[in-house]
Amino acid sequence: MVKVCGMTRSQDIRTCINLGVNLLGFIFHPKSPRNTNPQDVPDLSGSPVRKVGVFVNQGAEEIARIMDTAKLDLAQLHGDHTVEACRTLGASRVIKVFWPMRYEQMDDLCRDMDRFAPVCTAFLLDAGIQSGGHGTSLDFTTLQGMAPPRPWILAGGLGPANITHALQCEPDGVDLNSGVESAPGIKDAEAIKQVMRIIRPDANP
Ligand SMILES: O=C(O)c1ccccc1NCC(=O)[C@H](O)[C@H](O)COP(=O)(O)O
Repeated sequence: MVKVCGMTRSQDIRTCINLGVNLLGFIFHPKSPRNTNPQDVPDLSGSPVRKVGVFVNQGAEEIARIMDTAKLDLAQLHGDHTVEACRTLGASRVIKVFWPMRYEQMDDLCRDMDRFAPVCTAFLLDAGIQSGGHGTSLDFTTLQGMAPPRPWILAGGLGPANITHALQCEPDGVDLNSGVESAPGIKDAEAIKQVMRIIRPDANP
């Protein structure tokens, strides 16, 4: 599963769909250079791609409203959203973000993931200790052998140069953002193509 996050331009959306990207991320966080408005998210019904909204500060009710307006399939929660907020949105619609660098012990991260597992469809593990789009990466070796109770997506500074190394921790999906950009919010089609060739060589010769 490949997600490309921070979509702001229709040509980048077309590129991703043509290359077989599975999930497109739209950021609803005014402080982000990749921020977008719910009304500007295109209708992609008829294409196999699913649309993910990225939320930091909004509560469950506002997120649900934006999901309706932008016709989003999933909400990726980048704030300190609670189990109750996830339940309100509906487990099948929630990707909960965790920051492994927040935890001194892997066991504590695992305990938090267990707590959220019943109210999420997937997890996203990002670098840093909050928010996102930092362009820095996790130490992939510390994630090897992890078995989270939900499918998990690896994020954080991923691009052509480090994707092969990143795949060694066997995530169920990868999230690409600043590592495939020429400027914030401007995707680099060639970089996305290079990553897709590494992940799915048969589909992208
Ligand atoms: O990308 C942003 O600007 C952003 C801002 C605030 C919260 C989340 C944000 N991005 C969410 C993502 O899913 C990113 O793809 C993820 O954090 C990894 O980003 P990067 O390190 O740039 O690859």
